[in-house]
Amino acid sequence: MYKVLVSDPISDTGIQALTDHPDFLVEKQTNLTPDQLKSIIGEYDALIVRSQTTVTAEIIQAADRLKVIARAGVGVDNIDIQAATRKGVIVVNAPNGNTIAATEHTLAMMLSLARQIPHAYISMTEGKWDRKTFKGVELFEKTLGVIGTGRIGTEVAKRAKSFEMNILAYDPYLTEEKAQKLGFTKASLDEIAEQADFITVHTPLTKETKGLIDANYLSKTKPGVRIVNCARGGIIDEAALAEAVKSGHVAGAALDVFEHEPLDNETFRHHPNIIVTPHLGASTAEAQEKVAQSVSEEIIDIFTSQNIQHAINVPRMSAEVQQKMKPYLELGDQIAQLVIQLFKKAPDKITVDYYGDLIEEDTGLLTRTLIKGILSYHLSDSVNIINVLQLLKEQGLTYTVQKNASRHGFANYMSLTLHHGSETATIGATVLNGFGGRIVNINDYRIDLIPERYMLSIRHFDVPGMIGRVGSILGENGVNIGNMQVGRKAVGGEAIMMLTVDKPVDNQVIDKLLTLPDLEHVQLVEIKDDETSNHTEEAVH
Ligand SMILES: NC(=O)C1=CN([C@@H]2O[C@H](COP(=O)(O)OP(=O)(O)OC[C@H]3O[C@@H](n4cnc5c(N)ncnc54)[C@H](O)[C@@H]3O)[C@@H](O)[C@H]2O)C=CC1
Ligand SMILES: O=C(O)C(=O)COP(=O)(O)O
Repeated sequence: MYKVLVSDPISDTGIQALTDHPDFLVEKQTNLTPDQLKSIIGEYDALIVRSQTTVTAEIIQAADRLKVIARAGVGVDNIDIQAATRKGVIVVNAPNGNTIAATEHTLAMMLSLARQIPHAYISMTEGKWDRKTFKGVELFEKTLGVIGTGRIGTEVAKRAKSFEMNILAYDPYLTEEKAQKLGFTKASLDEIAEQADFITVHTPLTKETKGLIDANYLSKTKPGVRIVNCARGGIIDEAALAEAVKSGHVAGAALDVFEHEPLDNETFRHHPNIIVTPHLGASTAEAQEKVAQSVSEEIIDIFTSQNIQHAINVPRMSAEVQQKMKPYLELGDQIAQLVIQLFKKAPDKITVDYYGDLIEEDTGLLTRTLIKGILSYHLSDSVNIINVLQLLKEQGLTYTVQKNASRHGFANYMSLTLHHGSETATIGATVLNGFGGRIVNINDYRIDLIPERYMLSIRHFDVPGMIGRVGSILGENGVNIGNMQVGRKAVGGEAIMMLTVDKPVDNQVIDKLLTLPDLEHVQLVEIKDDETSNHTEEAVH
């Protein structure tokens, strides 16, 4: 039974799939203090939040069972993603469910600002009939600057066009083609400042967007501009905005989100040209049901079928690609475990090479799987595909990935090399269509081996009778050989023998093998088929 904690208010109908599921126990505890959350989080496998709960590194550190933090909404700036990644916790969000709600709220705010509807309403509640104070402006033929044309920014701009507004759009990822297709004009931030009558921001809050609209930017805006923020508090510098509204340079601002929530800025609450709502962008019945449904399905998928749809800290793969990559992920895990055991030393560098068909594929997850197989030899269970690159960095190791146009003699080929100073160990492997994974190269010895759980690696000289003598010793000691492969570079020279065996081989048997003349080295290798490597195979799509 997996325990799920819901720490912010979410839709009961939306999470029904989770509450009705026999494998999950859902507990709702809202309004927890950070200390309360920290003291109970250790009991839970998954945590569902909205924007109210701040999931700090300290809370994540205390979350020993936690596998998933699910954000029933878009913004994940209330979650310490780095800490989650380090701890191996998957962070997912529900990016599509509240787009329309936030879009419509933005337009409602823009119209309310243009026509001062909230203030007119307040004056009516005070018994007045004031038709002079509340003269507004029209949106018709005005210029709207949209900063951030992702899901919400795009939908806002599309609807603003129906008011016959001119759209100036800025987003580092906005292409000329998309702008043209949607009837927007691609513009720089400065062009928006110079020309826009209304500016609306729709970016996430990041290091880059914090204070994007600051005193300097505001000083460049057109006098009389109106500004809307239904994205995140902090994208607009609140003190600078308050100053600019006070001076009259900015005619008005409509804000749904704030640097500190709940809002503690009295100027914003009471200024005649500023309208505020308490972070209501996503608060529609429809959006709340959709985001709750999305995170519920995601959590069920992660725990039951290991599919992840909207992970923030795991590489994404479509279901189709995931299916296609499955044999490579399995083989990658096996060769990584093999190479680290053969190398024995801690590597200071890892090189991954992909050839043939693999260069066309998204190999991000495969690379993580290879590195995980290496790191888990020393770090065991603490490493998974989510935290692997971070742990690698913390260990001071570097890795390089090369995609090579040649085929290396196979339709697809991957090679993994560990370096320690000038010493190296390399394993090369391929997936044969319909026949599964094969190890085809160990330190430049050509072989053809189906990896198995227990394998014996033997280094010897290529002399007559060696195979028979090794076989006899193993047979006399009850060790059944599944497969035997010999690789040599030159007749009579050094050679390797790789054997798959049905069970672990005792040290006494290994000592007996070592008494054979011309036999240099024997090593038993175990490839673990652990839960995390299974997870790796299917984790992402
Ligand atoms: N008020 C509310 O209740 C709600 C607020 N939001 C917030 O709205 C914002 C937008 O959400 P979505 O459109 O769903 O996200 P999205 O990820 O689809 O779009 C964000 C866009 O911002 C762009 N961007 C990133 N850095 C930028 C920069 N420096 N300058 C210009 N553009 C930049 C990205 O390229 C992307 O296109 C997020 O901050 C989200 O948290 C979302 C839903 C409800
Ligand atoms: O989805 C988002 O980014 C939001 O800001 C919505 O926040 P909420 O879920 O209403 O606390």
